[in-house]
Amino acid sequence: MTLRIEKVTKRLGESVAVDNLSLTIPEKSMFGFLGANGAGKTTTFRMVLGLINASSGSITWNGKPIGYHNSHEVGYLPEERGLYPKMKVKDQVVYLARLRGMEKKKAEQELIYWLERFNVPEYENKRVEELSKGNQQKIQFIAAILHKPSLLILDEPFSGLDPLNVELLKDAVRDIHKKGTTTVFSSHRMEHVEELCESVCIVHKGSPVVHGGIREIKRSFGKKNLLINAEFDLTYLKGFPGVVKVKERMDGVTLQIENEGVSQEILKEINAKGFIRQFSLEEPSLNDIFIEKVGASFE
Ligand SMILES: Nc1ncnc2c1ncn2[C@@H]1O[C@H](COP(=O)(O)OP(=O)(O)OP(=O)(O)O)[C@@H](O)[C@H]1O
Repeated sequence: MTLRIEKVTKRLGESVAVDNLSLTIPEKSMFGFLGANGAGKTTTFRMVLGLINASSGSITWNGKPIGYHNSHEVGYLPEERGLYPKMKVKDQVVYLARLRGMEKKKAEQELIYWLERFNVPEYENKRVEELSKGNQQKIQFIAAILHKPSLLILDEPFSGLDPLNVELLKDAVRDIHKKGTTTVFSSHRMEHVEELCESVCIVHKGSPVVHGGIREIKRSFGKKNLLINAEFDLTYLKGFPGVVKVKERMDGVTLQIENEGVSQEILKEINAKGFIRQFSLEEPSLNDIFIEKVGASFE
């Protein structure tokens, strides 16, 4: 049950949205698909789902392209939310679940479970247009997972949700993944990706620039972050050998350094200058890696 994307290219008009992309996403993994705006994530998802055709290359789930015969194995939360505004939540979600082969009674039971879990049991008989955007998103998430797909594709699942709802959705994604669902999601929020994913791919202009396990990616990046909080000014360390970047924080500075050895030299340098409240060496964040590899900052 592997998702295999092989040498896939998609031309859209004049531009190449996806450029010779190859990726293998193993069964039961939680995979983050990242990239700047316009990098080709949504286009890739749409090709995986068979909603649009690749210009060249092949995409298979469990050895077969996704189409009519196996679409019930897949759940998809699209980036553009697409529920019928006039339809009641229950009618809509149950209808979609039945299209994916679920029995009506079972779908109704599962819907009640999820509405309660998401703290919105009262929405069952409301029309979608009566719900806020964030709550519509929770309903659309329920619609994507109710039939228990074996492959779940979530395009920006956390965008537009308040912090409490982000946590609710993250827990749900984690639980669904633990039950054996291969989960692929895109997000611009690197902290969510670090928290949830084992592996990631960062695409830039349609091709991967980083691909692999998060731990290995961080290790091979080499550079580290050094967090210092002291009672004296530290910004002069900008020119210190081995310091790549200095970011000021309310409570000190974060230095991006070339390697661990540089932190020893910095400690020697500042040791006698005054009281040091914090001096800690950390792995680079996925955000640091993204910014360097893609050269863009986040929304
Ligand atoms: N229908 C279309 N016609 C022409 N070009 C398109 C079309 N749809 C997308 N593109 C182009 O394809 C590229 C990839 O777009 P895509 O929506 O896949 O990016 P994305 O990574 O999902 O971006 P975002 O993070 O902003 O959602 C972009 O350059 C975009 O302008």
